[in-house]
Amino acid sequence: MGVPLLKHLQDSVLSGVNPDLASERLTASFSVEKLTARLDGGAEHTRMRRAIVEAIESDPAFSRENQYFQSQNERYEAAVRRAVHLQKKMREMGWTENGPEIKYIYRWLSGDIAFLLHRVFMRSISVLGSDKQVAKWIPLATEHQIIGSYAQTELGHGTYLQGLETTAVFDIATQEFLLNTPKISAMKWWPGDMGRSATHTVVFAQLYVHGKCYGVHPFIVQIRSLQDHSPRPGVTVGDIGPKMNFEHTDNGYLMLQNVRVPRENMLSRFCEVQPDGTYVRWGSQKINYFTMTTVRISILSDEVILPLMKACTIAIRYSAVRRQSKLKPGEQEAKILDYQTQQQKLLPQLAAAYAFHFINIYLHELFDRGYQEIQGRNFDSLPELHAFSSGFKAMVTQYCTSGVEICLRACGGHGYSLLSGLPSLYTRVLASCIYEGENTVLFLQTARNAILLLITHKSEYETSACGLEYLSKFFQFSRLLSSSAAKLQHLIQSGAEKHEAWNQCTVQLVKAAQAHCHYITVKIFVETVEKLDNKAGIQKVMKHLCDLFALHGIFSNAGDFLYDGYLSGAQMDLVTASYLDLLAVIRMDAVPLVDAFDFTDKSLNSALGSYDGQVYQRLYEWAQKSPTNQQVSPAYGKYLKPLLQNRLSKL
Ligand SMILES: CCCCCCC/C=C/C(=O)SCCNC(=O)CCNC(=O)[C@H](O)C(C)(C)COP(=O)(O)OP(=O)(O)OC[C@H]1O[C@@H](n2cnc3c(N)ncnc32)[C@H](O)[C@@H]1OP(=O)(O)O
Ligand SMILES: Cc1cc2nc3c(=O)[nH]c(=O)nc-3n(C[C@H](O)[C@H](O)[C@H](O)COP(=O)(O)OP(=O)(O)OC[C@H]3O[C@@H](n4cnc5c(N)ncnc54)[C@H](O)[C@@H]3O)c2cc1C
Repeated sequence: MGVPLLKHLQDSVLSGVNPDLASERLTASFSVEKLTARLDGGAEHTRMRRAIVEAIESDPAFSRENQYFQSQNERYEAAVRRAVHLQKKMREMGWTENGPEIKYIYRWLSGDIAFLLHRVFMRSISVLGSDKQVAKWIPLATEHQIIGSYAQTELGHGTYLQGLETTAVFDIATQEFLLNTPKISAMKWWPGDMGRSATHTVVFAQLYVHGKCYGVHPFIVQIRSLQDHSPRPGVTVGDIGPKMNFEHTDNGYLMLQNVRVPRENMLSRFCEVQPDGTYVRWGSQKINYFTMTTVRISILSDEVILPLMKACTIAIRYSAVRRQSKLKPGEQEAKILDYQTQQQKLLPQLAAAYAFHFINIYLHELFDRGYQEIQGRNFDSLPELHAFSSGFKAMVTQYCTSGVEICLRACGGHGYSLLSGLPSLYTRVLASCIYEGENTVLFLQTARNAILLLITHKSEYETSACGLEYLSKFFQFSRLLSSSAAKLQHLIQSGAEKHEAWNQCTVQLVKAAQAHCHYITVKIFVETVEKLDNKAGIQKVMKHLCDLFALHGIFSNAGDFLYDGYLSGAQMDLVTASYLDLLAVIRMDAVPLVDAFDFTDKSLNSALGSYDGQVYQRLYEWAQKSPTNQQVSPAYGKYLKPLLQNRLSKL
């Protein structure tokens, strides 16, 4: 080790950094600061992000210090307090809802602030509301003069939207809609911010005019008084109770009994009921599902990819300071990061975190192009937007959830402690596999789109951005899809009804959709890496991660690639050898690669993942803060003391 490196190590250790972690930062093959800037989109963005993080973290109102010891009610109250304080902070700092700062604010606060569904409420109005409705409701919501929610899911239906039972009947005499949840299964159940916070909500209900059903449409409904927050007449509303996580959000239930709203309250950018009861629609009726499409893309960054980045940071830093067992007899216990199995657990998750960061940029670019067309009432891209948003939401949430769990389990017992931060990340990201569309049904939407194109051989799809232009090239997807299509057609030609034939192909179709999305992710990652400049060693280390992500996909699905000889056994041996060799190479950059995510200790909120690696001291210090260590347990006086004294008397 040269003198400068030795001095850097000494300085780090003197500043309190665990020497096992400090030494990992001496050999980075790239500039961490420059990679951070690349992830942020430039050094100026990094500066702004850091300034906003500093402004938030220096404000005690946003502290998460005792979060792991709080009850559901305490977590909810803290989340509301932060949301209300944020409005004051934004005014003080000159930050605005549409300003460049907002994404950094919610990136830091995500998972700990209330009114996330208030933002989805606003998005629904912005996307589906007429200009007049936007002008009326968005200012009220922006100023928090009303608090919104998004009420679509019912006790009896979440996936099958055509089966929703809430009704909205047009009353031509009063120019109103009469809303009802006619039976218990029609009760709205799950809407976030509804349990205790919301004053208004967008209710999705089956529209009836002159006795005819026009399908599911969105209606703005006031559910609580703006004077005393009491439920409005005909409204029964409350909280659905404890959940696996999401204590920062009060998911609620809602029953409606003859609740009347003005005709103007049906969101009518793309469809409306005129005063004489005439129903008019521009474009697909499925446009009323468009909020979900936008949220499926918008949640990926802060609600899904960020938890994986944080979990990788915690688990890799911990693996650099945790020494356990002897790798080489006679030497000190090894860092667990030096075990090949630990590398094979963690480094593919790190590669995925980088891959999804870049695919997220690509998805937003695709989505923005399609959304502009739709705003101009050109609905041609709607099916493709739906197909790719469904598939990628399902794939990224599934992969990140699995990845966070692997990181948790790779930290042994300390990973299971809430103080590690990993259980909260896991139970939070797990929800993303369910909300905004349960993953299986969304994969099937992607597969359905592909099958329709395959069967109709639509050539124009060959060239589309997320289309099937590689179908003839990309093996795994094309084989799975082609065999499913062939099976589908064979079953139908053999007399099976279409729905039954479809059902019998769905397992393979889900696999095909997963392969399709995985391939696109590899493709985008490769194209992104090719465009990187190699100043500061960034392109080289990103190439390693890209290769590892691709090889991990083949290594983990070897059967599909060996199937019908796409890869020979000898070639699979080469894949395995390259894959394992890469683990050892990337291991040397593992800590600098997570340092580049640039999480502060406060944003990680983890006793295992802090920058200084002083894990044991922090675990013990944080455990002392537990209320259970602040008082004699009541159980002693009531139960233990009598028990022990009873036993004592018999000794
Ligand atoms: C900051 C935010 C923090 C996040 C916190 C969490 C917030 C969570 C909120 C929620 O969970 S809100 C509720 C979310 N619910 C869902 O996502 C419901 C999932 N189900 C569906 O989307 C649909 O039911 C379905 C699974 C897609 C099936 O659709 P449908 O019931 O209509 O039947 P199909 O016959 O399959 O489809 C008919 C037709 O419509 C097309 N289509 C379906 N959905 C869309 C869409 N979103 N956009 C455009 N087109 C759509 C579908 O492709 C079919 O088209 P054709 O093939 O008939 O042309
Ligand atoms: C944390 C959280 C927050 C939420 N927030 C909101 C909110 O703010 N607003 C709101 O409206 N909703 C919200 N939801 C509800 C969420 O959108 C639904 O739970 C989700 O859409 C799944 O529907 P479901 O619960 O009815 O599950 P189901 O659809 O009953 O799914 C159960 C199982 O059935 C399978 N299945 C269902 N249909 C099919 C099919 N056609 N083919 C094959 N398999 C099928 C599924 O794959 C799954 O395995 C939230 C949920 C959670 C967990």
